[in-house]
Amino acid sequence: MNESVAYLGPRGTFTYEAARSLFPEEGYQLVPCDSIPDVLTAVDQGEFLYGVVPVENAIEGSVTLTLDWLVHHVQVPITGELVYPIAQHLMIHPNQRELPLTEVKRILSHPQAVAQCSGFLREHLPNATITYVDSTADAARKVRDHADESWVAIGSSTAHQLYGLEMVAESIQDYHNNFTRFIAVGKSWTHPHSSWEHQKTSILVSLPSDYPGALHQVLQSFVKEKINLSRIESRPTKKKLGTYYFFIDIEEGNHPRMKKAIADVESWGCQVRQMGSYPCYDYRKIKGS
Ligand SMILES: O=C(O)C(=O)C[C@]1(C(=O)O)C=C[C@@H](O)C=C1
Repeated sequence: MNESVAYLGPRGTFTYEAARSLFPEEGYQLVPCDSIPDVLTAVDQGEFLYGVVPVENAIEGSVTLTLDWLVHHVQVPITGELVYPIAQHLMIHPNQRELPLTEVKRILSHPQAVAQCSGFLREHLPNATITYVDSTADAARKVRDHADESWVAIGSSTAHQLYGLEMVAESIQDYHNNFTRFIAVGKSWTHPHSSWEHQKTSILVSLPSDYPGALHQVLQSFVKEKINLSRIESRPTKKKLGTYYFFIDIEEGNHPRMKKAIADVESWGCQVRQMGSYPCYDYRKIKGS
């Protein structure tokens, strides 16, 4: 049997597109899950070899559900990254194609997608109520299943085709260059593509206590080894107000200088969890490979 890959479904989500690029359907069995926690839990429990989830968007920032679930609920290494272009489209049931935008009653989509289009929605659909659902394709499917409702969905062109909807407006996100970073997770280490652009390492750091310069000391450990960090994101520890974990992305693989820098961070009393060292793929180069 083909190796199985769980993704945030149903078919037609942006995560489905990213998963298809990373794990071509000829060699892998792609299985939709209802939510990001479902994908991560299923991989953690060994039901699937790999999982694909969104982690960060260029307009809206972190997908906090993914970060928090990785920190608090599962122990699954990150094994790959793909940055994928995102065009959000507004679509409606064909029975409602004549409906003026001002008469649309409900907009359905994923919170990330709604946030990426907030300016457009404010301007063109000021009278509609927003209903958040688990994914953009879930929104498209619900619009398909409610032919008599004056609802619209925001989602991908794949969802538009799969669910037989009518296109109302294309690329409605508020900024050009909309990209989402997706990660592959899994406990095994084989890779569907042989060529990648560069490697990254993600770590999670918790400070021993809050004192002036604590975070500065952590960063200094990487400066000393001339290691470039590409992202720092703080998330609440959920144990006490004002205490945080720091997600740090490092633009290098796990080589001796990296090990030295991490050992230095630990010597300050910080706890470091290595989330993974992994290849970063370019969607233009792996498409159809
Ligand atoms: O709902 C989808 O289509 C998804 O794949 C989720 C998701 C996200 O959570 O960021 C992925 C990419 C887009 O940024 C919007 C939504």
